Amino acid sequence: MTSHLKKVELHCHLEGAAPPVLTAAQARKYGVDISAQLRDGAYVWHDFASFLECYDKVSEVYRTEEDYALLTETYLDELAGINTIYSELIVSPDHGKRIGLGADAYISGICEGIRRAREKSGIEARLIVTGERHFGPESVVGAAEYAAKAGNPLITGFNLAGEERMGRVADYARAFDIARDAGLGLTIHAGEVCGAFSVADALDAVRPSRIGHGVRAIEDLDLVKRLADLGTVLEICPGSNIALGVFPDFASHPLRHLKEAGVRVTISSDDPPFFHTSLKREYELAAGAFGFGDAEIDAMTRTAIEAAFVDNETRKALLARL
Ligand SMILES: Nc1ncnc2[nH]cnc12
Ligand SMILES: [Zn+2]
Repeated sequence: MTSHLKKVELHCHLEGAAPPVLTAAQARKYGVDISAQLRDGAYVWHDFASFLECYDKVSEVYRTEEDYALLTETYLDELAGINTIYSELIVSPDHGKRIGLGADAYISGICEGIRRAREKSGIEARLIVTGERHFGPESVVGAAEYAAKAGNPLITGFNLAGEERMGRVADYARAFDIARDAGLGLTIHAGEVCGAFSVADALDAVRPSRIGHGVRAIEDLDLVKRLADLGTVLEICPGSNIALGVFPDFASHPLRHLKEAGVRVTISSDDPPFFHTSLKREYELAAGAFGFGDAEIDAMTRTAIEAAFVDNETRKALLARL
């Protein structure tokens, strides 16, 4: 049981956390036929590409500032209910633009959701703006420019998500230069769908302090040592990896191996209802499927706080709450 443990999440895509019941209600509200993506209370996809399509389609039923405030508040309330003290949400202004809401209103709705949730439970949250690889390098630069200029104290990081098989990391390096120059924390999806080369590319071209997933680094033990030596923090999402078939089962998942090799690891849920998981389940898996004790799980949560994209005063306050 991990219900007594304090929790932190560094890697969750906001639209990926949309509860199916809420998405169904939103689709009804806007008269959108979502039956190809949502059936019997579950999202429908069969591989990584169709997951991304499903994700983009589901995002289209969140259309107003209030829709985004409600989505954010709903997810953060769920996290607070399981003893979570800090959450970083991956948000995509491009999704706000694509439904005609615009990036500013999109972010403003999300910030209102954070405010409401924090008022109730004290949960702290920050936003990581992401570019989507499958929207192309120019749109990723646009996302970085938006994050850099937003001047919003809750936007503290930049990420690259989406179709990892599209292009190489170097094609997106300019976006990360913009984000780095603006003082944003850097993290990047790599080594999830693509192999170890993708993690090496990310280290070479981006020099991020964190990597989303990174689990396929296990295919190259020299690279695992490089990650350990650099102190790069991996945002590991075991339930997501199994659902997407990155590894056949938890017994083959490299979380424990990476940790024992000295890599700094943390656990997150990625897109919980899409992958039939939740942060609660990920902590339970850490204890059950991976056999970590409370002290080891607390150490991963501490690593997450140490690697969080927050100012030092907030970091100290979070560490004190652990
Ligand atoms: N697991 C994932 N990998 C890459 N892009 C994503 N966008 C949402 N979830 C994602
Ligand atoms: Zn992700």
